[in-house]
Amino acid sequence: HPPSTWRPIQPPTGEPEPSAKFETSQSGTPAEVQAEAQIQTKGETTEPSPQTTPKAAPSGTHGGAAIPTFTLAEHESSEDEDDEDNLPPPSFPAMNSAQRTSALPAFVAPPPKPALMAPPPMRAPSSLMAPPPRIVPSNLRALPKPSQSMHVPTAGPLPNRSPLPNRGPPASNGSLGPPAAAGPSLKTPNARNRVLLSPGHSPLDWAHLQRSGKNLSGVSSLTRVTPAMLKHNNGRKGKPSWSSYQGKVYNITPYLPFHPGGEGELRRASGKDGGKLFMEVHPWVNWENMLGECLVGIMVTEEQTPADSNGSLEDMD
Ligand code: HEM
Repeated sequence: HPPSTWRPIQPPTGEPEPSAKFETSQSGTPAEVQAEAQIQTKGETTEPSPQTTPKAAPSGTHGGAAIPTFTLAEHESSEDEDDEDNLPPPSFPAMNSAQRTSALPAFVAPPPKPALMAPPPMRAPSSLMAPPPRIVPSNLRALPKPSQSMHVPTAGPLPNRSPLPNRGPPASNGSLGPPAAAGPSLKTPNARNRVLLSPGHSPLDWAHLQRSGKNLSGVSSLTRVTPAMLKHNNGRKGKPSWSSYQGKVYNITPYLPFHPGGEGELRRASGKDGGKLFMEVHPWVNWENMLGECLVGIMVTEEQTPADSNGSLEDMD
């Protein structure tokens, strides 16, 4: 329980002794305090000295002498007038406190609109984001035309590169391919009818062979090839295998073991125009680039070949 509070009340001028008013949470109302004080002061025998505190004594010892009494009644009026005592405890903070005063605008008026901050800029999608690129034919890379020659890089992957060939002995499970004695190529049951090329016959090996400077055409100079000549060089009975493509004749003999589709497939174009077969299987392959060093000459009619010449192009003029 909180301690009792007391407050001295100044007596009127000339009052012999102070009086006290007690307000306790336990002692009850001021009327009860007053009654108690009256009891204590009854029976005083002598005139009270202004300097001493009245003593309480049994009521019968003084023979019924008048015993002065005093009460706190005269203070009750002031007590009643003391409105502050009846006021409820002030709420915190006080209504006139600086704390309330300083915070008053916040309670009274809502915070101002975000006038201190610039409003967010209106988003114009076209100014913040670049439009997606348009897909127009000019942005697309053109596919190489069959007539264009393809540059063969000296390093890195080759166009239309086939899997690396087996360069070592076959593994015990045979997964690395056939032994070297199995021939230049072997048919395999893969989905694209590719063959396992024999060692040393990879596309890269072919690229190296084309740049070796060796004569892969089988002729000393570019030759005028008549249809009869093309048909004659069909690769059989030790004859070279020639094939024409877009008016040019190529000796495909050295390329046979390098052909990813197998020798047998390539031989189907021997002694004739191989363009149709070629385009049916792999139009993306650059014939001229693959067989550039194998160029024999150009196709001419039978009449364009002088009977007294060997068909060399130097003789045409
Ligand atoms: C004479 C010129 C020819 C050249 C230079 C040539 C070259 C090639 C090349 C580079 C590949 C690999 C293709 C790739 O990796 O995507 C290939 C595959 C193949 N070639 Fe040829 N080829 C020729 C003619 C032929 C002919 C005349 C046939 C059939 C009649 C043929 C049938 C195949 C087959 C079946 C494949 C395997 C399947 C494939 O890879 O798509 N090729 N050829």
